[in-house]
Amino acid sequence: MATFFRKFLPTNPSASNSNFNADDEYNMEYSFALQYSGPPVTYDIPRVVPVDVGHIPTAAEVSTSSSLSNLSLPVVQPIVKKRKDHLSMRLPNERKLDLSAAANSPISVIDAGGFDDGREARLSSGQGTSFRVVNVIDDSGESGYSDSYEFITRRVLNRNASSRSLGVSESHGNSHELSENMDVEGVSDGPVGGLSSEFDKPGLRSPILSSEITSCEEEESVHEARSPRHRIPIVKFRDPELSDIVYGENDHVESVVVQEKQRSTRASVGKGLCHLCLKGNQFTQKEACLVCSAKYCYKCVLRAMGSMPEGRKCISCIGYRIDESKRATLGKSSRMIKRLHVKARAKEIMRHEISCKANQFPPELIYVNGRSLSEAELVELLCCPNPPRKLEPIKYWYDKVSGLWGKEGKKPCQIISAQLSVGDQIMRNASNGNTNILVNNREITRSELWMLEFAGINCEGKPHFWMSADGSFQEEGQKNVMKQKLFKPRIKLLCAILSLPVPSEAAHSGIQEDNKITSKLASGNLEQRKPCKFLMVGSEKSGTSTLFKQAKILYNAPFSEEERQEIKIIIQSKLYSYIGILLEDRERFEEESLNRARMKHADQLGASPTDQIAEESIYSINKRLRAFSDWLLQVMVSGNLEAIFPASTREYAPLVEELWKDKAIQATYNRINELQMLSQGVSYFLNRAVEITRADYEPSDIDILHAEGITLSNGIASVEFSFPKSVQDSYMDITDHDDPLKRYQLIRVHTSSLGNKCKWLEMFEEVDLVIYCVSLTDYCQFSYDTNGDATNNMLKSRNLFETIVNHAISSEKDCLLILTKFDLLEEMIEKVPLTRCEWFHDFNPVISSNPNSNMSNNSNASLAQRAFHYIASKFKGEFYSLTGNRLYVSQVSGLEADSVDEALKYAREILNWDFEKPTYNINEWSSGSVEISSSS
Ligand SMILES: Nc1nc2c(ncn2[C@@H]2O[C@H](COP(=O)(O)OP(=O)(O)OP(=O)(O)O)[C@@H](O)[C@H]2O)c(=O)[nH]1
Ligand SMILES: [Mg+2]
Repeated sequence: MATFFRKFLPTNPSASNSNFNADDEYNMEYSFALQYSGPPVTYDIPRVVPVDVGHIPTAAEVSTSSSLSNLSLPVVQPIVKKRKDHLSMRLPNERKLDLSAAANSPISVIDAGGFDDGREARLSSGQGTSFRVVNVIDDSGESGYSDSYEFITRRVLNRNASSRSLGVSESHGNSHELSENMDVEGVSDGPVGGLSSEFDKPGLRSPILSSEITSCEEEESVHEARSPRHRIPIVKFRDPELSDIVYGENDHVESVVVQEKQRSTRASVGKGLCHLCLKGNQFTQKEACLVCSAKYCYKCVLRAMGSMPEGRKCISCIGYRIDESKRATLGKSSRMIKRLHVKARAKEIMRHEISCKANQFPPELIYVNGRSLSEAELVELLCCPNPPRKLEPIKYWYDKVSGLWGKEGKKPCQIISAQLSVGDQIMRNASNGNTNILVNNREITRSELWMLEFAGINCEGKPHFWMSADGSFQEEGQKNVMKQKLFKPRIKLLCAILSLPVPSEAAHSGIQEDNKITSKLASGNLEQRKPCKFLMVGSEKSGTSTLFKQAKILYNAPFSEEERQEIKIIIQSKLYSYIGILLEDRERFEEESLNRARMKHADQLGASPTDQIAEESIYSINKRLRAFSDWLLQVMVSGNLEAIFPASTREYAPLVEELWKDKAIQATYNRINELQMLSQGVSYFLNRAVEITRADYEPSDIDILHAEGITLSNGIASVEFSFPKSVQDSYMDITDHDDPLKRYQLIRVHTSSLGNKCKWLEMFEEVDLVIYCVSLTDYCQFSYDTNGDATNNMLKSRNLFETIVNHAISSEKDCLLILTKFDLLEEMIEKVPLTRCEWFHDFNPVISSNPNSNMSNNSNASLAQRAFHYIASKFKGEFYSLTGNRLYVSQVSGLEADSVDEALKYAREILNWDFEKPTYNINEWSSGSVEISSSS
């Protein structure tokens, strides 16, 4: 066909040009026109109304005196390899104008000022540039064509001069000349019929509505829809009425414009399609504009966003404020940006995205102590040595004396530089405290009160304090200054857990804190250093401390010497507890067994049970061991173990080892499910009793893992870490929003520290994710109350789970259920059925004999796997009925590092989904990630 059409072409001088490339010839696109000579048509052919030149608005010249840096001027973009051998103007009523005569003029930028009825024309140069002129076609009749064209041309040429004088970039070098290969297309909102081969297919009709403000993306889409292979990059227009809006001058108008852009963006392009090429689906990766949310595929993003001087914004959105729901993603590079640019460039773009003026909040939207900030105050705030992290357009309070800073109605979140002249005086109720204790005239919150009490500052009698920037305290009217109270490690730990800021010792000792902070700021790390918090809770022996210690080992947060010593004492003392529990239960079992034997004997002989007494059972021990056993049980019952521990216990170690190996104790240990307070792992230490009780024993990491607890108090423990990037992570491109140093804090709280009905949970309101641990072996273990009544441990665990889920701090938070001790479940389930727990009465795994059946995959799963899924679904159902939300579940064998690593990385993923949710809450994950919209 191409060869055939080529015969009809006028001789093309450019073809003889030495620059003419043979390939170009084959890439030429052709259009031809035929005079219609068929029978009369039954429908109305749209008429072209003549243009009234006097009423065509003229484009306003951009004033060179205005602040040009704030203007987003339309920029010409190139088209890819496109040639036209004649200049024509296609019109709605099937006419075509030859415009070749007037095509020798250079243009670079035109302004569509005043055209608002949606008509447009496209001018494209065969040299690789196209232009669009809005509303050049008059729809009153045929007579207006040449007038219109003259008008366009005149305007184009005039405009070009002024645009150039403004220094508008001739963005694509050689392409700003309008050669004789220029093409002018008219696009109408009516049906476009006729002569052009490109337009006479059904469905290729322009849908532009005359009253809409058309964004460049929308218009591009329309053009693309009309002729997908004929896509022309277009001149980007900015509405002339808005071209004077400089950032910050007219917020209302700007927000209207942004809303309009977003609306038109949404309306014009199908879901999942790229806004430029209109290709793709909801699964293709796209990058979204921070202003109008238009999304672009990998191929189009650079053309749509250009050099990204303000980060990820369409060129036409540069200078506009970002959509506030996307603020959380500012500076967080996407996979697409990383694929498109080298690392340094991607970082630079992200830096611009965070720091450019257009993307900041305007000062008047930020309130401090009840008053909005002036520009000067905002500058002072941002440029102080220790500025607030992540300012938002909300109300803050600021204690100028101490530098404490927080959101209005909330506890302090940071200590910024003191004595800044920003905002009014602080108000008593600034942080909504209800303790009657004032610090620098602010009534402090309960968490602050806990912290002060923990630090040993006497708060009896509701005193009022002064606190200075170096952290020293002074009670009003008292001379005594309390220094360094807040610098103890345990206070720092508590503050970290309560999310309270602590004054730095450097500030106290006058070290060059400023320099340190400035350098942190320079590296852009200040905000990112705030860790994400995981709160880990679980019922007794649920494996929380094992997970915690495994995390410390995994993520290189070594145990301090102090911690190792505490764990050594735990291991050594527990050794005696274990043997004590075994001895107690041995006695019980011996008694039961002897009674049974007596009854049996009596039944057989028909005599009274007391006639003949059975002397021994499998649970009986020899005399020597019995004497030791009696003494040890006596010491333990009297609570004197500490008195003989550790020194004198060492000499008994061989006896402990002997006892452990005795058949009676082994028989007792075999009934471990019936032994309260004894975990399966005790054999690990009892086998090595002599070694462990030696004075020079140093627990290895594995010993630490097997040990029960972390600290002697078994209360609250916290560890901060980063996930090291693994090879698999790099392969799957899993990152912490581009920050491998992102910090996480794992806080482990023992149930006994949570108080009645978990009331102390409120101390952890700022955690990001709740991790609830349940031991999978709980289903066959029981606890006994003082009356001897047994409760299944799984039911106990479920009750605690319900209490925690119903607690206020859990609302709005994701929850990850970690089912621990999977390795033990595998052993246990072979011996004791899952239905031992009444909650699991309907566990009835179906075993398929047909390997090809749908169940085959499932039936390949081990019994333990199926039990795990069943238990998980039970908890999920419970969670859903309580919250209406989804519970995430992970399976763990706490002694296996990989398994814990996986579970904690899963927790990280859940948080990441959460961060991305607000930005793309319409069923999507994130910009730069795969869309998962379910609608098609
Ligand atoms: N085999 C095996 N043992 C585990 C696992 N998780 C924990 N344990 C052992 O079970 C015992 C109790 O686990 P902990 O981690 O101390 O449980 P906890 O939640 O801290 O319970 P409390 O002692 O009540 O605080 C320890 O001896 C651990 O070594 C596991 O996944 N597999
Ligand atoms: Mg423990």
